[in-house]
Amino acid sequence: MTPPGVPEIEADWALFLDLDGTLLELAPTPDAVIVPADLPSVLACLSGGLGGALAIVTGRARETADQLLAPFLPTGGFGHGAELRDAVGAAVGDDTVPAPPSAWCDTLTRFAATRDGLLLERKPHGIALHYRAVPTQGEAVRAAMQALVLQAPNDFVLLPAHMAFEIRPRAATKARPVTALMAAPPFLGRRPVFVGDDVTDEDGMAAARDLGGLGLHVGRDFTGGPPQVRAWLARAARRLTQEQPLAQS
Ligand SMILES: O=P(O)(O)OC[C@H]1O[C@H](O[C@H]2O[C@H](CO)[C@@H](O)[C@H](O)[C@H]2O)[C@H](O)[C@@H](O)[C@@H]1O
Repeated sequence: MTPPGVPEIEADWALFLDLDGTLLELAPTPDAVIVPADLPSVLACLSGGLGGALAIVTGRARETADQLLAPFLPTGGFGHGAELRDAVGAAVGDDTVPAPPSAWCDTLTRFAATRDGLLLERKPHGIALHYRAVPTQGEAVRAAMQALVLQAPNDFVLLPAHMAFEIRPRAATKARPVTALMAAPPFLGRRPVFVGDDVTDEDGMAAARDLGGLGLHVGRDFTGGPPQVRAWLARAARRLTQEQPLAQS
């Protein structure tokens, strides 16, 4: 069932979908997420029904998102918007966004090595330090990462995440892929709808609303969490592909 207040997906929408916490249930570690076997084909089918206007917008590195969703190769924004892939499959403008200094990774690697249960995740344009296994370390993680960000506050920000803190470039937000993709076909002229669950997704939702669209929240709107989002997408994939006019012979 579609939850009250959530519209059915329309053929003239452009869909922007967060990954962790929206399409996938949260797991104890980043590698432990379970991707339902039919999710890549549902996304591919729905993308077809939307004329290709479906994007994944995630904090995951592009390479990781590709591995998780294979064989579906997503258009979208990765690394919280630091890495983009356009609708023809080309990487766009990654070199305009800085990467954290490697010395910061070294510092955080040493910091994590002295505390059991912390997990460091390096990405092309960011660093995540996960404390899900040791919640009592959250404040220490925040302080260690904040001290690094304060060395270059114009270039980087500290992002609170689910049982993690992340350093990301200030220029990379989830609004970036929304505005970039909406400027060109097949997204141009459609109604943008962003679905997400986390603080970082609020930028994407705001960008979609600014362009006349919608921001839908997993928790407030989709109270049933990722399974409810996936069921909504699967129903639309079936409906929109059945509604496609037959090609003229
Ligand atoms: O933008 P998203 O697609 O929501 O990605 C946000 C971050 O998700 C991952 O971390 C989170 O999910 C993990 C798996 O469920 C969980 O173990 C972790 O505690 C969460 O913080 C990912 O590892 C990050 O790189 C993403 O930025």
